[in-house]
Amino acid sequence: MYKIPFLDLPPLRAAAGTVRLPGSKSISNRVLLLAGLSEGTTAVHDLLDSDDTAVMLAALKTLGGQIEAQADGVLNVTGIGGKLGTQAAQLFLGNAGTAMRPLAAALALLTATQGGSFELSGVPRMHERPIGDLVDALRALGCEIACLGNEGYPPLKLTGPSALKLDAPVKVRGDVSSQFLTALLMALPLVATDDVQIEVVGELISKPYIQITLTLLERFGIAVKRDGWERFTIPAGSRYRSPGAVHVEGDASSASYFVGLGAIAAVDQPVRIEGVGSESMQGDVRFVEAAQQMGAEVKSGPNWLEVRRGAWPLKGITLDCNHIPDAAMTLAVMALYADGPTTLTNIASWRVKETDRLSAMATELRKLGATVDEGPDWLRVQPLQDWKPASIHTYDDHRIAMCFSLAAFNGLVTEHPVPVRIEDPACVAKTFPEYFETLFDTVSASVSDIPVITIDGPTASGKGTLADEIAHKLGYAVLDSGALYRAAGLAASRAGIDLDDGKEVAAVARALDLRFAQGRVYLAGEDISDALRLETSGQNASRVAAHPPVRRALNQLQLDFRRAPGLVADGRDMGTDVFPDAGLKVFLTASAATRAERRHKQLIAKGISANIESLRADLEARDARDKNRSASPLHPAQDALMLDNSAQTIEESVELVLDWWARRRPFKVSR
Ligand SMILES: Nc1ncnc2c1ncn2[C@@H]1O[C@H](COP(=O)(O)OP(=O)(O)OP(=O)(O)O)[C@@H](O)[C@H]1O
Ligand SMILES: Nc1ccn([C@H]2C[C@H](O)[C@@H](COP(=O)(O)O)O2)c(=O)n1
Repeated sequence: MYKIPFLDLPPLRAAAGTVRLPGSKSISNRVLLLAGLSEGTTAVHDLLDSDDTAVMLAALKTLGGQIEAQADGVLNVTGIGGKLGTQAAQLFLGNAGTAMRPLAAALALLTATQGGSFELSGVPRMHERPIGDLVDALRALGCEIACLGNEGYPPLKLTGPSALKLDAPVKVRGDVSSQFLTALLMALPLVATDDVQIEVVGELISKPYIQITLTLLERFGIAVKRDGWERFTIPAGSRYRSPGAVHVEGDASSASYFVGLGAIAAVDQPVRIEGVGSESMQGDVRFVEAAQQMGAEVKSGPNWLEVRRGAWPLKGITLDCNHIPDAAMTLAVMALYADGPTTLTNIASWRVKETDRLSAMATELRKLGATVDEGPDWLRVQPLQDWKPASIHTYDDHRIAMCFSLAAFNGLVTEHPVPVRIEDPACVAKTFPEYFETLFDTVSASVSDIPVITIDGPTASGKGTLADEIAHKLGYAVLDSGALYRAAGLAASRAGIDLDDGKEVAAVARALDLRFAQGRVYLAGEDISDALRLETSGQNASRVAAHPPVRRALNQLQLDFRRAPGLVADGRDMGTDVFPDAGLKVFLTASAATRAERRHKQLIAKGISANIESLRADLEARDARDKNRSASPLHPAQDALMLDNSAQTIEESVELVLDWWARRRPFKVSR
C-alpha cells in the first residue's frame, strides 16, 4: 500500500490483464458479525483484510468471540452464541458504517436482555454520519441508548438491562441508509422468542444490500419472511448457527474500477476480473449494465467478468443509480470520456457516506476542468476535452481515490495529457489496500510519460540513500544501476573471466539472471546483496563498466525499470545517457574526505574493519576511472542540478530534492 501523502499517476494509455478482487466489504463485515454472534466456529474464506474488517474483528474479540487465523489465510471465528463475554467495553469502529450500525443494534438488544454498559465510537467523520433513525427504532423497542455527542449521531452509550417490547412491529426508516434495516435484521434474531416484525417507513433504498443481508442470514440459520420491501418477519425461536464455512465473494463495488478501466482502455486484450460474476449476490454487480450502456463490451461467468472497450468515446447516459450507489461514483469519472452529458439520479445517499460524496465528486471533477451540475440527489457531468492537472483531495474516502484513478487515461482524448495526483492514497485501505499496485500491474503508459528522477555522482556521495528516500516518498520504483555493474563484475569473476575482456564480460552481462525483491538482489536465485556491497565488488564494477559492450548489454535492463508510477535511478550516467529525458537530474557530490568518512562508518557499522586513508585512496581511484573512461564517463548532465551534501543531513538533501521535484510538477497544491 502507498502510505505517502500523495501519489502522482502519470498519463496512462492502455489496460489488459487479470485482476483478483479483494473480498467484499459488505459481505465480510456481515459474515464476521453473524459468525461472531453464532454458536460454533465458522471458517471464513477470502475475507477482506482492511481497516473496516479490522475494527469489526477487534470489537468481536472484545465481546468474547475467538478469532484464529490459519496459515492458509482462512479465519476461524468462534461466536459468542448470543451470550456477551463482557459486561462493559468501549468499542472503536473507525469510519466503518458496516460495523457501527449492526453492532449498535445487536449490542443494544444484548445489553437490554443481559445487562451491561458499552460505548461505540469512531473517527470524527463517523460522528457526523446519522444513526438517529436506528437509535429511534431501538429505543422504541425498549433499549437504553444515549447519544454522547449530538443527538442522532455516534458516539453511543448502551446500557441495560431494560425491558424489551417486541410485540408491536418495529418501525425503521428505509430512505436514508439501508444499513439501519440491515442492522435490525441481524440483531433481532438474538431476541426473537416470538415472531418479530419490522416495518420499513419511506421507500427502501439500496435493496440489493438488504438482499445480501437476507441471503447471509439464511446461511446462518435465520429464515426471514419478506413481504415486498415494506415488511419483514423474524420467526419465533430464531437462533444463529454457524454454517461451518463461508466463502466471501470479491467486492463488486471494487470491480467497478476495473470494469471502467476495461471500458476506457482495454483495446487489444480484455481486463479480466476474478471474484465476482453473473452469480454474485451483490447488487453492485449490476454496475456492469451501466458500463454496457456507456459502451463497454462485457463477457461473464459465474465469478468472473471480462471487459473491453466497445463504443468510443463512451456514451453519455442518464441513470437512476439507487441500485448501485457505491459503484455509481465510477460512472461519474467515466462520464469525462463520453460523447455527451451523463446524469446520475437518486444518489442522495452519497451525502451521508464516508464524506458528502455528491459535493466531493463535483468539486474534484471540476478541478480536472469538467463542467458539473449537482442537485440534492443528482449529478450531471459533461465530457472533458481541456484537462487540467489536478490534485484530487480524497476526503478519507477510498472510493474517491479509486474512481479518480480512471482520470489518468485523459491522454486517450486529449493531445496534451496530464498526470493526476491522488492525495492520501492509503485511504484505499478501507476496502482495497493493494488497489494502486493492482492498477499499475494492469495498465501501461507511454515511456516518455513516466517520470524519472536521476541521481548521479561519485561513489559514497549518498546517491543510493537519497534515491531510496525520494522513491519511498513518491511511491516510485528505484534503480540502483551500480548493482547491475557490480553483479556483472561478480558473475564474470566467479566464471573466471578476465575483467578487462569487454566482450566476454558483456556476454555474462547479457545472460545475467537477476531479480530484485524487497531491497535484496538475487543472481540465479542466490541472494548476492551482501557480496555486491563489498569494496572489491565496487572496484570490479568500475572496471567492467568501462567497456562499451558491457554498458550496451545492461542498457535495456535499466530502461525496463521505467514503469508507472515513476522511477528514481541512481548511478553515473543516468541523466546523461540512460534517461536523458528525465524530469529532474541531480548531480550529487561530497568532498572525498566526507565520502571516505561515511563509507568508513558504513563498514564499521557492518562489523567490517576498514582504514579511512586507504578507503579514500580507493574511492579517488574509482572516481578517476569512472570520470576518465571513454564510455559514458561520470559527469553532470548539462541540465543537472548540482548538490554538494558534504554539510547536509540526509533529511536536508531529501527535502531539497523533493522541493526541486515539486516545482517541476504541474500541480497547484504545494507539498
Ligand atoms: N547527506 C548525508 N549525510 C550524512 N551521511 C550520508 C548522507 N548521505 C548519505 N550518507 C551516508 O553515506 C553512506 C554512503 O551512502 P550511499 O551508500 O547512499 O552512497 P552511494 O553514493 O550510493 O554509494 P555507492 O556509489 O558506493 O553505491 C551511507 O552510510 C549513508 O547513510
Ligand atoms: N550507472 C552506472 C552505475 C555504476 N557504474 C559503475 C561505476 C561504479 O564505480 C561501479 C559501482 O557503482 P556503485 O554501486 O558504487 O554506484 O559501477 C557505472 O559505470 N554506471
